[in-house]
Amino acid sequence: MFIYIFLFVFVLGALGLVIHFSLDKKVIYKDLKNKHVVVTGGSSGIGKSAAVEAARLGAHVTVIGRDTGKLSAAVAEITANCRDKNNQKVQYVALDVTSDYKAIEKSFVSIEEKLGPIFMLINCAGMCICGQFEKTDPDVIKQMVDLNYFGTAYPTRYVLQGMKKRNEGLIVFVSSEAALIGIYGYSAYSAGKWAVRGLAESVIMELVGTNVRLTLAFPPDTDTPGFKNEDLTKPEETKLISVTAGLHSPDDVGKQMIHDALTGKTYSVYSVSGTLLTLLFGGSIDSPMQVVLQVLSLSVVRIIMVGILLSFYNIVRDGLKKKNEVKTK
Ligand SMILES: NC(=O)C1=CN([C@@H]2O[C@H](COP(=O)(O)OP(=O)(O)OC[C@H]3O[C@@H](n4cnc5c(N)ncnc54)[C@H](OP(=O)(O)O)[C@@H]3O)[C@@H](O)[C@H]2O)C=CC1
Ligand SMILES: CCCCCCCCCCCCCCCC(=O)[C@@H](N)CO
Repeated sequence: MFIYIFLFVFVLGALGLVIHFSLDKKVIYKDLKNKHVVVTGGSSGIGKSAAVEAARLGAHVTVIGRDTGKLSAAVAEITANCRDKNNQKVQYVALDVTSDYKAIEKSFVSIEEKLGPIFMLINCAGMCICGQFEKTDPDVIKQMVDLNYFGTAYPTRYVLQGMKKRNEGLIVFVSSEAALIGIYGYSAYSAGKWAVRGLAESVIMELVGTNVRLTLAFPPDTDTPGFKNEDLTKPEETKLISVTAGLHSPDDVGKQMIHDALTGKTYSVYSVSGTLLTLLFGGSIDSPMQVVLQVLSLSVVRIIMVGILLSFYNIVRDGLKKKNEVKTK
């Protein structure tokens, strides 16, 4: 018996050591003084909170969105939060991130001409329209991928070239906890967010040997204008299921997102459910301790997860029962 425990501890220790010596060195930044930070979707919600935090840390900030009214209000709020108002520049650029690559490139070239090379890109523009898949407007199905995937992929394609040349830079992808588990009512939306996750993990491997870093964020429900809007199309089942992850504040999420990126975290996670979901389904290796904890806890967490999943299926079954009762009345 003892020999097995000893062997197990030995193997874990060896694994930890191998990881310790294999991991790329962490690139850690204390602040963003004089760095140019671009936030798509920076005029509202999580993106605006992240832009405010970047301004507090000394960055020059560009926010991107479509509605110039919202953008100029955001610029005023971000400017008010600058650490050194006289030297920091804050601007907005009206751009639809679902545009074709040429338009994105043109806009980003002029963004860099105005405030300098981009040090950090936060891809936060995104939205969710809920519903059962076969009832979803085909145009909406396409929009969910155009905005949530291509809206991240194209700006990233552009900044990666310059960042790799300068051998510095941070990129954040804003995915979702709905990219770790499939949920009733999020069918069209989560596909785009899963795509973002796939792109992130491949690009991270392509960054080996450089000082460019990418952080993949998995927000839970967050109390933003976008969230209020999405609630209008959200089926009862989806509400009952996602309540498991709680409702979070955009300021907490935006702030942590910036700090996780600055400290070189591969994943940025904001809730207990996010911690468990990334533990089960994630692929990142951030530290020896993380992997050791995974090895020790995975089977128990899997059991918990199966219970939770079964309860989600029950929520859907109950919903169906209620709908049938209404029909037969
Ligand atoms: N809130 C939540 O519960 C969660 C949100 N997320 C993700 O976080 C991100 C931010 O969400 P949230 O803060 O709630 O969203 P909001 O709706 O509050 O803000 C969305 C931002 O994106 C911009 N945007 C939308 N479409 C486009 C477009 N085509 N081109 C350029 N900009 C665009 C909006 O400006 P404008 O409309 O003027 O273009 C706005 O600035 C999204 O990617 C979302 O999917 C992930 C998990 C949970
Ligand atoms: C103890 C807990 C165990 C873990 C169980 C898993 C819980 C699953 C909840 C998933 C919630 C999905 C939120 C998606 C938010 C989102 O992307 C939209 N709001 C878009 O704006």
